Order: sequence, then structure tokens, then C-alpha cells
Amino acid sequence: MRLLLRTIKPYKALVAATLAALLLDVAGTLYVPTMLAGMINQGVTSGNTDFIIGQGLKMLVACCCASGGALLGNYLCARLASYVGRDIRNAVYDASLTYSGGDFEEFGTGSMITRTLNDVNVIQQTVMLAAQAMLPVPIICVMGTVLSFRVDAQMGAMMLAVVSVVMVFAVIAVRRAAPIFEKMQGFIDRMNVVLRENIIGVRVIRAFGKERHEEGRMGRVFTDYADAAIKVNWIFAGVDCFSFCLMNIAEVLLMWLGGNRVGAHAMEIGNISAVVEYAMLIMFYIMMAQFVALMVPRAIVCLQRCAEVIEKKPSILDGTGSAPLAPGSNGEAATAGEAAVAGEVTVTDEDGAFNASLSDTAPVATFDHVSFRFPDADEDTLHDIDFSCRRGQTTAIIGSTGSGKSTIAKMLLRLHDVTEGSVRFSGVDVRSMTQHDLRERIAYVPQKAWLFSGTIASNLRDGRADATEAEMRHALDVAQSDFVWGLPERLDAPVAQGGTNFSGGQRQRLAIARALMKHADLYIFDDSFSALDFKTDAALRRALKPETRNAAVLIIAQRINTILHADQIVVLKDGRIVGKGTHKELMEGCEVYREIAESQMKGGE
Ligand SMILES: Nc1ncnc2c1ncn2[C@@H]1O[C@H](COP(=O)(O)OP(=O)(O)OP(=O)(O)O)[C@@H](O)[C@H]1O
Repeated sequence: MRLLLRTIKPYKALVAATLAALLLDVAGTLYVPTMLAGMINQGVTSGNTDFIIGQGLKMLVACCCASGGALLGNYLCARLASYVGRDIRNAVYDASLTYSGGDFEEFGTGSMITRTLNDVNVIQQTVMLAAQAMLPVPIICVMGTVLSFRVDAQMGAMMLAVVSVVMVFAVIAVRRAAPIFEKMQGFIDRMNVVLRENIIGVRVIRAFGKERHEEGRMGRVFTDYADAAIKVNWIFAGVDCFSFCLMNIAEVLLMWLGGNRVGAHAMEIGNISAVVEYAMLIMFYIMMAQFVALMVPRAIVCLQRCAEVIEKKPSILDGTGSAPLAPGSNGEAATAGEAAVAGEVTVTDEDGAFNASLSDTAPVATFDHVSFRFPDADEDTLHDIDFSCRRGQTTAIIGSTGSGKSTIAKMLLRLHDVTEGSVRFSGVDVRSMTQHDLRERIAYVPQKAWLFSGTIASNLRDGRADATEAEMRHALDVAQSDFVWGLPERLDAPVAQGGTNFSGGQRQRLAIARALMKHADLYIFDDSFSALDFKTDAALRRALKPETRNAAVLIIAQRINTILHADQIVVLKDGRIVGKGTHKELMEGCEVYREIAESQMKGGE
């Protein structure tokens, strides 16, 4: 609830205007039966046509005011609800952007989507309906009851009794439905997870003939949700039936009592219609509020779920420092001519002041005795990792599956923080830099080349927003993406979500071109050449050399061919470095490396 109040706070004026409009609606609605009673009592019984017309006109004005109030109130409610929905959705999304990989996994992708879309929708709808249907209820109950007592105390008492029964019934129904609604939100999470898995993994499901099994899994999830929804609908239907039944009973009772009172000359005949109208109005509003009240527990659950995301403290927080800049780095155009290719280069900080002096082989990224453990793991994934990626040099990491290669890349990007030791960027601990500053200076090609829906050009501009066409062409040429020139739309060729309309190798090359758009201090290629044939792999690495000579390059690979000429090769086994050196040195002194090399050269496993 704190989240809702916090979100509504900036819209105080809108809330006040909404309340005023709804009040006008209620006042107009309640005024009509009072005038009707007067019309019958004084006009109809005495045949005073002028009075009847006068009252009729007043009733028309009251109706117009009530309708205007209702119209304006509903419009303002919808506006308020959409602002609340928008602000909570933005807050959830903004919070999720600050999360590390581990933070995100705590919720899971399916749940994050449900929270951002479905949960916020439920909150938005409930805010709108609650403002429309629940806010007027206390006003109409109090005013209606007071007016009924003013007409006739006995009639007022009977109306109060009937209204009390309806209210008690409404509270019972809401309390029974609330836990079912809570469960339903969990079922929506599960449906999201299973659906995502089925849609993304549809080819695997077909390839393994698992359609029946998956159908069963989906069926169970859908059935759970449907069962819960049916239970809630039963309650709704019961509430509906009972409330209408009560309304009719109330009308009969009030008519009966009113008739007796009129017969006993204790009350005028027009007052019967006024009290019946008040009772009907009150019960109608309670019924409407009751349906909305059934949604409130669900909305509260949704609010809690959104608040969990918004209020979660990210495990990776920004530092305040920044690492020294090298000429041509951090967004400045770095041409081969600009690059200092030999000896010492002087680096300056953002104010242009002298900062440090880095040689062309100065470490850009350093792992200083780093150990790392995933939050949910029992043991370290990386143990005592110690190496540097130097400017102007290519460092390669090789190792068996699961040895921790990608984890090293993610630690450089600060998607995870070290458990022990430190990762330094240009000599500065990455924990004391802002994440934005750090990532601005790294170009990363992930293991799974992911492209965004749009065009080839829009994807390349993700690397650098102001890239010219010539720069994009150059990056594509370096990345050996000649296939782009064979497409009818060339740079404007459409890209499907994830880049699924391109082959694995094409996707990898486009992802490499996107990374090259950025003039970075460190280029990380995480198994980014694996889908390329040997010839393209070699041509690409040759073309990359002059592009990256003012930067450090880190290549993670499974194929020896890809890393053969690296200045330094780091061999990983079970998260530990078991060898470090050039290909030649490792062939002589590192058994693990030799085994990998020999198995690939023989074409073995
Ligand atoms: N989010 C995670 N939570 C827990 N353990 C993880 C997580 N991600 C990876 N691991 C574990 O960390 C280890 C290293 O994973 P990593 O992806 O770095 O290996 P890799 O060497 O890049 O493997 P591959 O060559 O298959 O890509 C693996 O044993 C993996 O199971």
C-alpha cells in the first residue's frame, strides 16, 4: 500500500478533482428521489401541474449535474489510474535495469514479465474501479440513510437493517475470494514461465518429439488457473444472485411497511418511492463496490510483488570514480593514425588533466587473485584468477565447458562482483567506477549473439547512436558481413526479435559489427567465432587487428585455431588457471592445453 500512496502522492490535485466530481454525481443522484417524493406528495395528490412541471425541471437539472459528475469522475478516475499504472511500470522496469544477473535470477524472467505487465494492469484497473465504485459508497450510505430517517424513522431503520445484511454478505464473499485471487497470481507466473519455455524452445520440443509431454505440462498449468478462476466465478455468481434477491426482498418489505405507514396516516405516499429509491441506490452501489472489493486483495498482492522489485537493493552498486582515459577511447574516434602505437602514451582524465602514463601494453583489465562464487552455489566457480589484458595485445581464454570462461567476461562487465580479490580497469577497481562508465569502455560480443527487432542499421546504432553509414559499412566489412550487401534492403534489412531471421554465423558477425561500432578500451569476444567457418574466422581476426590495435582484446574460444596467435593464452580448468603463455610456451609446458590442441589437430574429441 505504501507503494500506491507514494505513487498517488504527486497527483493530489487530480484525486481532489475526482472526489469532487464523484460527490456531485452522488448528490445529484440522491436529490432526485427527494424531489420525486415532493412531486407526488404536493403535486400529484393535489393535481398541481405547475408544481409538477417545476419539480420536473429541477429533477432534470439534478440529473444533468449527476451525469456530468459521473462522466467527469469516470474520466478523471481513468486518468489517475493510467498515471499510477505508468509510474509503477516505469519504477519496476527502472529497478530491473539496476539488477545484477543474480538479482534478476532471484525473481526469474517469467515472474518479472508478469510483474511488469499483468500485475501493474491489475493495479491500474483496481485503482480505476475502486475510485469509481468504492469511493462514493460511504457517502451514499451515510447520506441515503440520513435522508431515509428524515422521511420516516421506521422506514429508515428497515433500510438500515437490509443494507447491513448486504454489507455483511459482501465482506464474507470478499474474504473467501481473496486467497483464491492470491493463488491466481502465482498461476499466472507459472503460465508465463511454461509458455516462454515452449515458445522459445519450440524447435527443440519438436526435434525431441516432446509435444505430448509439453502439452500435458501446459495443460496442467492452464487447468490450475482455470480451476481457481472457476471458484472465483462461483463466488461472483453467488454474490450476484444473492444481492439481486436481497434487493427485491428489500423492495417488497419497504413497500409493505410503507403501505402500512401510509394507511395509518403516519407517512405521505410519495415518501415510499423516495425510501425505496434510496435503498435501491445504496444496495446497487454496495453491489458494485463488492465486485471491486473482490479485486482488491489481488491488487494488494500485485502491489507487494511490484514493491519487492522496486525496493530490492541491487547487489551491485555504482562507485563514484572513473578510470583514466586513453586517447581515442570512450567514444572518441580512434583511427589508426590517432593511436599511439609505440612507446608511452599519456592519458588524461575527463578534465583533461594529466593522470597517468600507460604504455601501449599497459594493462586495461586486470584480474588480481580473483575468486568468485554464485550466490546459490556451494563452492567457488573461479579460484585465484590472476592475469591482465594489455593494450595492443590479444589475450585468449581457453578451457573445457563450464570451466568459467564466460563468468570471467561477465565479471569484467561487472554483471557479477568478486568474492575475493579485485578486478581492475585501467588500474581502478571496477567496484569504485560507475557501471555506465565501465561498460561504455567495453565492447562485448556475448556468447549468444542477440539482435534486437528492427533493422541492421538500428542494431549497429546500438553500438553507437550517431554512427554514419560509412562507419556502419566499415564495421560490417571488418566483421566479414558481406551477406548484408546481397539483401535487397541492405542496411535497412529487417531483423526479427533475437535475430532469428539470420543464421547463427550471420548473427555472430552482425553482433561483432555492432561491438566494433563502439570505440572501446577493451573488446570481449565470448565464443563469438564459433559459428564461423575456418576461412571466415581467420579473415575476421586479420581484419580486426588494425581496428583494435589501440585497445586490449579478450577472446574466449573453444577452438585452438582462433587463439593460436594470441599474445597470451590463459588455460582454465574447473575455474582455475592451469597455464598462461603463448601457444608455443603452452604446448611445451601445459598438459591441459596440449591435450586440447592435440585432440583438435587430430580431429578427435
Ligand atoms: N547463474 C548461475 N548460477 C549458478 N551457477 C552458474 C551460473 N552461471 C554459470 N554457473 C556455473 O558456473 C560455471 C562456469 O560457467 P561459465 O558459463 O562461465 O562456463 P564456460 O566456461 O563459459 O562454459 P561454456 O564453454 O560451456 O560456455 C558452470 O559450472 C556453471 O554451471
